[in-house]
Amino acid sequence: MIEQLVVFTPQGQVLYKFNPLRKRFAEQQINKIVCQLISTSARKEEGGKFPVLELDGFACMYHAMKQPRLYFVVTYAASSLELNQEAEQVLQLGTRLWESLELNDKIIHNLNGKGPRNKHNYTWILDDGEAELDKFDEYFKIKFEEANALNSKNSSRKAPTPQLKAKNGKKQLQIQPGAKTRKWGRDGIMEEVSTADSSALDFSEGTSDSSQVTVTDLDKSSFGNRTDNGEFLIKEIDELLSKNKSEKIKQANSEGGTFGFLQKHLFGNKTITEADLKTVLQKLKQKLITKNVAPEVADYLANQISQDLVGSKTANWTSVEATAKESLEKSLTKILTPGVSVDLLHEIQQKTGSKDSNGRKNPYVFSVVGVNGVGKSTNLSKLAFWLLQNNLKVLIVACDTFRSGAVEQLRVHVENLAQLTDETHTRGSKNSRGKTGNDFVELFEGGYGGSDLVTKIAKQAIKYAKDQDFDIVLMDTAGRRHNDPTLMSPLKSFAEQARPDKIIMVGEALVGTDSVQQAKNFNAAFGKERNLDFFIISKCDTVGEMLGTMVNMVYATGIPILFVGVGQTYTDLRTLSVQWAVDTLMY
Ligand SMILES: Nc1nc2c(ncn2[C@@H]2O[C@H](COP(=O)(O)OP(=O)(O)OP(=O)(O)O)[C@@H](O)[C@H]2O)c(=O)[nH]1
Repeated sequence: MIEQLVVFTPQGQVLYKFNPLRKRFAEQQINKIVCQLISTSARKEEGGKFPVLELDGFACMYHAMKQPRLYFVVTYAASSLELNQEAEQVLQLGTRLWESLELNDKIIHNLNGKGPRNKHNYTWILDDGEAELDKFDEYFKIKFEEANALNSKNSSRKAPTPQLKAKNGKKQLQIQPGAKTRKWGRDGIMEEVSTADSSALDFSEGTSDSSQVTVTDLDKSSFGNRTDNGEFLIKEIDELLSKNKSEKIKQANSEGGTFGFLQKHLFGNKTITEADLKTVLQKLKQKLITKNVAPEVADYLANQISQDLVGSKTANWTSVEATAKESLEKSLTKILTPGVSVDLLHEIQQKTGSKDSNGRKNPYVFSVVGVNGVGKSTNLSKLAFWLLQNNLKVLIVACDTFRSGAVEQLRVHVENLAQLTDETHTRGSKNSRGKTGNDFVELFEGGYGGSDLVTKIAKQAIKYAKDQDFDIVLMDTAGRRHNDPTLMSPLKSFAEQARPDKIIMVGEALVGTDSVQQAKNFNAAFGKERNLDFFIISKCDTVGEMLGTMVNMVYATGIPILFVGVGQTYTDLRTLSVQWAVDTLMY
């Protein structure tokens, strides 16, 4: 889809901008175009075709109007047949509509100095044309929506129809008795073992089979909402884990809450010193630690509070408590708020909108990493379910070639997802390419083996995804202990070879203190050039208010949280509400 339409003067004065994706207006893009068009002479429109410019990371098509001199520019991810056609339609629509509204007459009138002047002797180019411009905006949007609806009707494939009730309930994974299974040896080489000893080698011991995710009673309305432009967005985590929050706040306030002890420990109208705060901060740290915040993170937060309070007067209790609360709230919010706003659907659209040198779509590649048993495959499948709701074609790749049963488990997830997106899908049947899944979601598998096989499968999968026109590649990887260098070292070459667009670490909310080191080690595992991109914090439904793990992981790395897992079904994924997390930790 095109990203913006902008109309500006040769002096760079923007008269109109329209952004169908409802994103922030990309000033930088426009500045680049303005510079480029103003500094070089506009290319001719040959054969009625608008010229296209390829700029750093995006493309634009433009029309240079002669009288008055104005530029009409449409920007989009990259030049492709489809997007160029769309841009052309939009430019035609825009210029024709503009001309039909006599906006140009008004502009020429003002440019000729005939319009009223302000006290600086300046005439606003659109003076007396504002109502016309509003009309242009209104009509243009209506026409754009119409054209868009028509285009998608003509070109879209049949959207997957999610089926909320599957025929089967839970699935059971079975490994044949006596079958050979595999383990990841200390030297990083795969070894074969018999099923008799395999349980000791199964890293996910103690966790249930993730493919047992129930496919019944999926509540899609709680999962997300569809926007006006058709995107399916996952909902924010809400009161799910703290239904009676207002009750709790009331109770916390009556008891003095986490900070009640401040009132007991600070007396008199004196300036607070570090010594005064010692016991208070000790108690505060203990409180935070009971909420799963790691000691080093609790120390940091206590220091922040200390910095805010030392030197302030204790004359007014409320203000001391308020300062402390404010300080903690501020620090927690700062830690949890992502530094960059990320719109994955837009990023995906940009990448898949660009083509490689052979004209094939570039699929958007995710890989999911983490310690064993934290919910990698389950949350990868939840991601897949979300992406399928957005009509994206998903290839799920079994890159856990180590743990026995991992491929089979993923196969069950793919079967579940295929059923959920197409009610006519028969479990176990192959799709038109002879693979597990259906036309929208498919499994790419290459059996079991060592790290070389992992990178081989990853590369083959990306090539296959390109050949078969997939939008998304989701790579599951083997669970590994973060403090075992032998297990961690293959991650670097995996990332170098597979070059995923996003590496997501799944960390479970239950972990607590160790989460700091887990996050640091995984973040460092890909070498100096590459970091993790996001966390998914799984099993948030199991920890109540003990949400410290998410603070720990983000504090340790600065990597933002993409989603939080809140259960075992495919719809149990939410975006993080920072306010909610801070409230839950504070009260
Ligand atoms: N309650 C709850 N359970 C979850 C969540 N996410 C995953 N699980 C469960 O956690 C267990 C382990 O999940 P898997 O997806 O197999 O974990 P994994 O990390 O892929 O495991 P390995 O491949 O063995 O490393 C399964 O029983 C899942 O259903 C969640 O958000 N909440």
